[in-house]
Amino acid sequence: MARSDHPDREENGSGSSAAYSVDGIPVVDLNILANGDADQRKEAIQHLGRACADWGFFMVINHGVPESLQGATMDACKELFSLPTEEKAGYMEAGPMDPIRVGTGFNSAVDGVRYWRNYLKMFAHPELHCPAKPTYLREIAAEYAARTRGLTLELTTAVSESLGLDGSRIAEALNLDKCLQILIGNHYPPAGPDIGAIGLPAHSDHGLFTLLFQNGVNGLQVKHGGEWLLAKPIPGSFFVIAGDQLEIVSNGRYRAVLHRALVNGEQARMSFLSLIGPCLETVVEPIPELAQEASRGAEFGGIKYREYMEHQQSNKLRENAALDIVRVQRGILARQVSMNNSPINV
Ligand SMILES: O=C(O)CCC(=O)C(=O)O
Ligand SMILES: [Fe+2]
Repeated sequence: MARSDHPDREENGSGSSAAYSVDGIPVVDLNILANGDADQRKEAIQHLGRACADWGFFMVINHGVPESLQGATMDACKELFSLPTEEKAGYMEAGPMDPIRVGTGFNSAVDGVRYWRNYLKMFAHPELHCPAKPTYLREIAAEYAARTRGLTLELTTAVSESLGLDGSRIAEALNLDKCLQILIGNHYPPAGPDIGAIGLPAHSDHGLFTLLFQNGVNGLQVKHGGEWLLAKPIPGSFFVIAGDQLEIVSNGRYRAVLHRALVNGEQARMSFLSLIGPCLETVVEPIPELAQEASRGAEFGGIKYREYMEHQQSNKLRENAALDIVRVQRGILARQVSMNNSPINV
C-alpha cells in the first residue's frame, strides 16, 4: 500500500494516530511515524508502546510495501509448494539452522497432535538463500526481504523511542545491521471434516518482530487478556508479532505474544512472514538502562541469539517456554535446558 493512501481510516474508525481495528487490535500508521509533525509522531510512538506492552501485537498500515509485491511473493511461494517432491527433496532434510528448509506438518504426531501445514523457510539476511525453483523466486524474495527489513527497522527505531531510549539503541544493542531475517511461507490445506487438525499450536516467535500477511483466509489467533482472538486484517496491512528478543531486550516491558494458526475446513490458507532477529552472534540481554530503572532489576540473563534460536527450534513447542532458559528467578538464572524433546517446526 502506498504511503499516501489512507483507505483504512474509516475501517479503524479514526484519523488519529491512536487507532484500533473493529476488533480492538491496535493499528499503527507508519505514514504518521515517518512523516507526521512532532505532536503526531509523539502520539503515534506512545500508541506503539502501548500496543507492545498490552498486546505484543498490532497491525501496520501505510507501510509502503506494495500490495503487488506481497501478492507476487505469496504466488511464488505457492508455486514452490506445488513443485514435484524431487525438486524440493534437497531442502527437506534440513535442520533448524540450515538456511533453506521445506517441510510438512501433515500427520506428524507430536504430543499426539496433528500440525496441518507445509512450510518454506529461507534465510534472507545477512545473505539471501533461495531455492533454485521457481526461478523468479530469488528476485521477488530479494525485493520483498529488503522492503520488509526496512519496515521492521523503522518500527524498531520508534519502539526504542517508546521505551525512552535513543531511536538507534535497540538496533545497536542487537547489531541489526547484521540481523537474521527469515522469510517463511506457510500453507495450510483445507482440513475437510478433520476438525481435530490444527495448523500451528500456541507459541511465541524467537525473533524480535515478525511481519505477517495472509491470503484472505483468516486463521491466526492471538492471546490477549487471557482469551484467544481471531485476528482479522485491514486489507493490505501487515500483522506485527512481537517476539522473545523484544521481551528480553526491553526487560519484560514489552511481551512476546502467544499466537497459533487454525486451519479452515474448506479453504486453503496461506501466510507469509518476515522474521527479523538480532545478529546470530550477538549476546542478547536487557538494555542496562531499562534493567536499572526496574524495581526487580534484570529479568533476563544474556544469551547468544544463535544459541537461543537453536534451543527454541529444537525443542517441543510449549508456548513461550524457551524464554525460561534466560529468565531470572529470585536472583537465579533458570538455565536448565532440557533437550529430550521432539523437534518443532515454527
Ligand atoms: O500462519 C499463521 O498465521 C501463523 C504462522 C506462525 O505463527 C509462524 O510461522 O510462526
Ligand atoms: Fe509464529
